[in-house]
Amino acid sequence: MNEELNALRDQIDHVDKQLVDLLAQRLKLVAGVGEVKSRYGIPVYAPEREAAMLASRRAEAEAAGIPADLIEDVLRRVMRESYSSENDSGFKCVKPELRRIVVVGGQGQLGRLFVQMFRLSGYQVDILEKDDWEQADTLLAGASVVLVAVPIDISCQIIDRLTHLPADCLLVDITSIKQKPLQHMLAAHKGPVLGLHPMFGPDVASLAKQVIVCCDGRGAEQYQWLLEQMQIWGARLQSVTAKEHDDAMSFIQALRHFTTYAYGYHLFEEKADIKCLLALSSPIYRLELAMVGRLFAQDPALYADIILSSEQNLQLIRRYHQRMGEAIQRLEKGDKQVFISHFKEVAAYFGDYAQQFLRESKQLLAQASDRRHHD
Ligand SMILES: NC(=O)C1=CN([C@@H]2O[C@H](COP(=O)(O)OP(=O)(O)OC[C@H]3O[C@@H](n4cnc5c(N)ncnc54)[C@H](O)[C@@H]3O)[C@@H](O)[C@H]2O)C=CC1
Ligand SMILES: O=C(O)C(=O)Cc1ccc(O)cc1
Repeated sequence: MNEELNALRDQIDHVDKQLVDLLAQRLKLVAGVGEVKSRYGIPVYAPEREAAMLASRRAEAEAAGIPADLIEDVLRRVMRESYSSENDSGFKCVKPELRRIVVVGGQGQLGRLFVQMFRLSGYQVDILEKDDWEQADTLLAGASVVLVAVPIDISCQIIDRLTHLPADCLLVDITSIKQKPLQHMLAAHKGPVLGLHPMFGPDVASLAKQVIVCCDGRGAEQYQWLLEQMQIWGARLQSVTAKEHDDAMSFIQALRHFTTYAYGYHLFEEKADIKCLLALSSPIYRLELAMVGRLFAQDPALYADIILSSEQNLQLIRRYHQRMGEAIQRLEKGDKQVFISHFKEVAAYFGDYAQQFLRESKQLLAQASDRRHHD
């Protein structure tokens, strides 16, 4: 029996080695694509090409009697690799005649990422860090773009100092909140102004498919090139007003991070044994622990600033707290039917999204358990 198994395993190893060779060939071709895209300024992420390619491979997989989802999973993972390797060939420079870009806070986590992306696109970038303000006048006088990437709690103060920029200079920030910094930018500078919020942390391997929220300040025609440049990096731009942004971020960031923090705090107070929880976890709980633990691996000041950035955030969190209390009261009545009918009301609010999220999470969980190690 062992011999039979070994023979089959040898054949599998042989096929897997061929897979390695095929992947090596594919990545080599992708490097060529990256080079051509960079020369012509074609965006890293091409949604139609991706969708068309996946549809063809799915059909071929089905014809070959293998699950269509299998080839889609494999190809998506391979494409992710390709996206990050496309960074290596640099990017087309949309506005080569630009003078200099100054990134204030350019040594920080997000600032550094933007400095790198601009340099990969052929721009001259200067960094203005906290001890560089003596040279600020000289640096800023020659700037075509000033991008503010300092901590949230000093963002507006720093913007207030940018009152002597060249008239045609583009003033941009990447602060996680948008209304206040945008108001300060419009007050400090008479030229073009744009508020950005990258919806990702510094650990992304590529900007392909990453969302960047854009809030118009003024002079859209003068920053159009930057939007184009970020699309070439593969980013998905979402244009909204600063208020729409901040309202959504109360949920996406303030409430989310607060509840994550509160959950971690609760585990700590309960002296929960993380090792044991991990060993016994269901896939969804493992993801939950990953999400919670991830927060505590990051900068507390960033999350404090995000949560504390508006009274509106605190009010939303208080209402959440209150609703938890109401939910507990319903539970304490011990009436299962009350819980079920309330649950159904909420389910109706989610509507078709509930099914969509079930499908999406199934994929995520399958991937998470592929990676599961012995704890
Ligand atoms: N870290 C993240 O995941 C994200 C951060 N952001 C935003 O990016 C901005 C920067 O955040 P991080 O990069 O995380 O912070 P960070 O603390 O890593 O970087 C901030 C940089 O600003 C510099 N700095 C401090 N005071 C300064 C001053 N007076 N003049 C010039 N530079 C000064 C610091 O030395 C540091 O290099 C924040 O507004 C944040 O909301 C946006 C999206 C994601
Ligand atoms: O990576 C994470 O966990 C984040 O939450 C990243 C992040 C942090 C701050 C932002 O304004 C936007 C994204």
